[in-house]
This record gives sequence, C-alpha cells and structure tokens, in this order.
Amino acid sequence: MGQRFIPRSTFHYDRVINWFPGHMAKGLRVISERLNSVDLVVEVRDARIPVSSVNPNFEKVVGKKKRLIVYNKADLADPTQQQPITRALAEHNPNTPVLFTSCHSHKHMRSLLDYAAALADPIPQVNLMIVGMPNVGKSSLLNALRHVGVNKGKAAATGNQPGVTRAVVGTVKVFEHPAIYLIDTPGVMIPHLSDPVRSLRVALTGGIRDHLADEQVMVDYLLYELNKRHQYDHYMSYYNMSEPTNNVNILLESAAKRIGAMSKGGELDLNMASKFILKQYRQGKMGQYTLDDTSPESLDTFFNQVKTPHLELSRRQEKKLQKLAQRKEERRKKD
Ligand SMILES: Nc1nc2c(ncn2[C@@H]2O[C@H](COP(=O)(O)OP(=O)(O)OP(=O)(O)O)[C@@H](O)[C@H]2O)c(=O)[nH]1
Repeated sequence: MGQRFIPRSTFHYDRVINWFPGHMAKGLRVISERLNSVDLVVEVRDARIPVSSVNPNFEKVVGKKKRLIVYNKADLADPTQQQPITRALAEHNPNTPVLFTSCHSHKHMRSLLDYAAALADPIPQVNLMIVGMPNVGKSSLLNALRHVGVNKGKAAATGNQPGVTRAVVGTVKVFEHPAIYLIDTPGVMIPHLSDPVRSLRVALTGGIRDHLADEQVMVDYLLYELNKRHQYDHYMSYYNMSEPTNNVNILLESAAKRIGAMSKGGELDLNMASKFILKQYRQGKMGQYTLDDTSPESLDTFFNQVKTPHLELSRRQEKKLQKLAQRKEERRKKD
C-alpha cells in the first residue's frame, strides 16, 4: 500500500426510501384485532440494525401486551454488540425479555420454545404472534420453531426479498406438550422513515425491496461501513484489489472483473456486480457487522424517543415541523 488509507468520516445521503404498500397497513390492523387471543407477542428485529429495525408503531399496537423481543439474524451481526443492546433494553423496557437468535441454531429455537412453554402454567395452551419489520426472518423463525418443536417441515413461505408474507396466516402448532401455537404476520415497515441513512441501513439489510433503493448506493454505503471498521482485507483479496478504496466505482469494477459480469456490449456490468456484493454481504460472507450506533448515549436517546409520538409523525406533519423550525432559525439569525 502506498499512502496510508483514510476512510471517509461521513456518508452523505439525502434521499429517503419509503415503502409502505397496502398489505402492511392492513397487516397492522389485523394484528391489532387478533391481539386478544394472543398470550405473547414475539417482536422480531434484525440484530444487524438493532435500532433501525424498531418500528414504533408496534409500541402503540402491541405495547401493552406481554412481549418478547427477538433479535434475529444474530449470526450476521457483531456478537460484541449484544451486551450494550440488552443493557439498554433492560433499562427502557425492564419487563420485556430479549433473545438473540439465528434461525439456523437449534439451541436458540429451543430457548425460545422453553420461554413460551414456561407460560403454559396455569394456561393449557400458549398462543404466540410473531410481528416485525419486513425480512427480519419471521416466517423462517416459525418454520425453524416448528422443525425443532414438532419435527415438521415448512409451514410458511420465506424469501430473500421483503414482503413475502402478505397476510396474517392461520395458526401453526410449534410444540406439543404444552401446546404452543404461532401466528405469522406480514412484515410492517414504518410509513415514513425520516432519516435517509437509516432507510439505507434497512434497505441494505434487505428490509426494503432492492429495486426501490439504488443498489450501487447500498454498496457505496456498505463500503463506507467496512472502511470505517478497517475491514478492507476481505474485499481487497476477494476482488483482487491492491489497495482499499473510498470510491465505489473502483470496487464495483474490480468485482465485475472478478465475477465476469459483462453487458452484451462487452462493458463491465456494475449492476450485476452490485447485486453480487449485496448477496455476499447478506449471506455473512463479508463478515459480521452491526450497522447502528450502539453507544450507550445513542441507544438511550433512541429508546427514549420511541416512547414519544414524535417518531410516528406523517410526512406532512414532519414537513410542517421542519418549516416551523426553519422559520424560528431565520428569526433567530435576524435578531
Ligand atoms: N443468516 C440468517 N438468515 C436468516 C435468518 N432468518 C431468516 N433468514 C433469511 O432472511 C430472509 C428473510 O426471511 P423471511 O423468514 O422470509 O422473513 P420475514 O420476516 O418473514 O419477511 P416478510 O415476508 O417480509 O415479512 C430469508 O432469505 C431467510 O433465509 C437467520 O437467523 N440468519
């Protein structure tokens, strides 16, 4: 390497990627209607984005119900970040236990079943409802619990794109003694994500359909995150690069050459290269990372905010507030 490489210190992105199709609004309504027959809500979040995968709307809808928070896809996240998250949640939601899981772990599925089974005394049957943002692994969790609990095959469709489950499906038995039943529900996105980088994190981890977010921008953001952690070795060796880069085009061109991604005209196909890199990242082949800031101050600020209605503002209300703040600032400058 020639000169010492300096990673970018910030990532600029001002586009907000919003995705809230009709089936999500309906899903939220049906979740609320069926809550009465549920003993425990299993709220699934993505361990790679422990903050960005929190949907404040669930707080409103299932907040009063007995709840277990499951940070799934823990096999793809940085394990050292589990402790600060658990600590912050113990402070802000002291009555809500937290589990970190991977659907591929028999042991993790057992722990979840054990937790639910313990609720069976004094009730004879335990009804669980899985809720969460799109693509966090709700249907995979249902299938894995059923496999471990009653040794039966897939009951719910899963997919590597969000929005596979589009309606609340029937009840599925996942354990015999005591009887534990589970209801899967469609992933529900936040109607308006006001922080552009947060929306990019949700998209990068697969929570927003890829065609709605620009794939090359997602790779650029991933590159920024990797460089920030000085994790260049994997991409440099995998894509035959002699030095790290802050330039996403250099990474994409190297990747396109490495995988032979060419368009019909013989040019490097950077879109195909982007898709390939995103797939590698999402499969954990580029390492385990937690993308949200998990410093105690940041977690504290976030979990305090979730309790206030501010995060649930509509886009119109938010614009109005922004205008008011702008006017106030202009007046302040004039004075
Ligand atoms: N590595 C890893 N991948 C997982 C895990 N759980 C789910 N996945 C993958 O994540 C993708 C999404 O899983 P789904 O179960 O369809 O997610 P969902 O939350 O039901 O998605 P929606 O239909 O959008 O609500 C699939 O490709 C799964 O194989 C996990 O614990 N670890």
